Amino acid sequence: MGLTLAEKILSHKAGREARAEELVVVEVDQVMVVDSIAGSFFRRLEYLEATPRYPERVSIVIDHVAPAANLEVAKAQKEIREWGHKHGIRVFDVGRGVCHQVLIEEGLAQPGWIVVGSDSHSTTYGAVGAFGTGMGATDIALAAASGRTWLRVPESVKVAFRGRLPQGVTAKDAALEMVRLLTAEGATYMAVEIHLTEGAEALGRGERMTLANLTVEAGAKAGLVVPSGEILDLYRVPEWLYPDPDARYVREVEIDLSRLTPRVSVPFYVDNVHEVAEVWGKRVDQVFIGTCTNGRLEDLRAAAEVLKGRKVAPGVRLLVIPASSQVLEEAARDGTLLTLLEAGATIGTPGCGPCMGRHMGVLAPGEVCVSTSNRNFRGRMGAPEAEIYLASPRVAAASAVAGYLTTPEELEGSHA
Ligand SMILES: CC(C)[C@H](C(=O)O)[C@@H](O)C(=O)O
Ligand code: SF4
Repeated sequence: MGLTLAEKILSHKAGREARAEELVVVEVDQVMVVDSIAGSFFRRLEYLEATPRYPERVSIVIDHVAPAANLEVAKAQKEIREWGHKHGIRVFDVGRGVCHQVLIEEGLAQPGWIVVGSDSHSTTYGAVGAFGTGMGATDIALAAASGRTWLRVPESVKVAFRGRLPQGVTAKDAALEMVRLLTAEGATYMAVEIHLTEGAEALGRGERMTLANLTVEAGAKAGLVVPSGEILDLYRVPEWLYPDPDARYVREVEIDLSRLTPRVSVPFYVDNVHEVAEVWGKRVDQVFIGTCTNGRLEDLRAAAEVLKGRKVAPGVRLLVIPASSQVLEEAARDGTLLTLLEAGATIGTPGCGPCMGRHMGVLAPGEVCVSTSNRNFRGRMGAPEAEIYLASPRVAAASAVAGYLTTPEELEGSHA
């Protein structure tokens, strides 16, 4: 019986064949720590009387509340900078961007690597064929101190996307459809192994990041996209990395991209996914385009395409937070930013922005937000009585113009 991608990576690192359910101790290629968890991470290391074993394999990103929103956060971020300086640890400071986007841009996730992060969406690194997984502060501190971690080799669910996305349908719609089919707990502690075939290989790195990012919303330990297409041009992919044709999966799911329509995840559960048509007309107060799910240049461009020559509806706030400084720079250079500004968008510092409700863009009771992020839990962006609808940047942009949930195609229709 052949090996899955997760089994391949963990076997390679363990130096022996390791199959689902076995325990392995493996070297970690990169440890990622986010600002909100950094304090607990430092305290754990102090308790262990340890420092990072391989400083170059640790990165700290100040992204969740950046710039600092209050005195407490400012003190915590000061400690991050001082600690990083003292121990020779890379710190990506305010404005550099969302941790997952930054690590990918910096080449700190590579095919076949193991990347552990103090953030649940560390599954995103699977976009480039890395085993990325989120852990708590204690496990992260131990990984930094020892350079290793232990894992139970996960079982794998195979999700095969085939065909090409129709015009106006995006990787976000595909990702939401995947979570709907798997359900919120359907892949708990499993690796979601994503295969792209019959044209789906054309999905680029950013689109693969969106897919791998959402796997954790089905409970996945890791989300691994089998390297193909653009990834083969951008990375050196080791031959041993490919899953075997006779690998064993606990479940196999197929999604035909060519038949997909725009989707929206309806509060308060990510797997409560519907066609936009089913919730069309829902009044909107705020639209948020950004995050590790959909804050890349292609996402901003998709929004700008819809917003060009149009204005955000009166009374609606459109917040656009580029996922990284690189995205912001490129959007400034190619005119995307001006289109967004002319339409009435507010641009924020690259980072997580209002995704987690900790600062800027907090929702008041009764308010409705269309967001390109990955979570719509009750209270996620502020008031428990606020509602978050998750959608693609195109749908988000169209909804900002209309003032209610809609698609760019519907918007065209209403203008005709
Ligand atoms: C702050 C961080 C630990 C958290 C996570 O683990 O995902 C956040 O990024 C989120 O999206 O809810
Ligand atoms: S952008 Fe949102 S989902 Fe992504 S790491 Fe930040 S808070 Fe978490």
